[in-house]
Amino acid sequence: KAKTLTHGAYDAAAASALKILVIHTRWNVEIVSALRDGVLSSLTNQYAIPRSNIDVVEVPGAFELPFATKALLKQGKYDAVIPIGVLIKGATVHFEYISEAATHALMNVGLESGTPVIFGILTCLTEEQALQRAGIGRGEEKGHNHGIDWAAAAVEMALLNQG
Ligand SMILES: O=c1[nH]c(NC[C@H](O)[C@H](O)[C@H](O)CO)c([N+](=O)[O-])c(=O)[nH]1
Repeated sequence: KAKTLTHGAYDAAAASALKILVIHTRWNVEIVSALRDGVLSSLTNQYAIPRSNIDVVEVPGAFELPFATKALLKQGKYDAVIPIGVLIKGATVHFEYISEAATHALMNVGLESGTPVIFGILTCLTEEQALQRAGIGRGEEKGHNHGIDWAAAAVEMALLNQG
């Protein structure tokens, strides 16, 4: 049984056979790209999931993530989905509405579909906060790429869902 820092013992062979869908937005693209790369490098390096087992799809913004997740899950070939988006309050006129709506909708798509949907939307008050949570902070402190944690959650929930 393999072990990682992010969760306990798990079946490494089953993990490396998982099919993962990553959906990311085009808003705040520098931050979203770093998060996507964190997810991909964690899935392929930490969990040895072949890059060919991972589909990556783009959507305009966070508001589109639930619809795209639901639509693509209908293909029925994924063990988990990681939607990625970034909402920055300072730069988003309807920050609360989009983040509230997208959060609840993503939760519901996961519950209704029976496929784990990870919450990969950063809702930050400032751009620096978002940069830090993508591991690309502009100051001395680069921060921690939350994409790594989202990949770990996707693997753990996909294996849990397989029973
Ligand atoms: O992903 C984001 N979408 C944003 N808006 C677009 C929205 O998600 C939809 O794509 C758009 O409203 C079209 O439906 C943002 N802002 O408004 O600032 C944002 O910060 N992040």
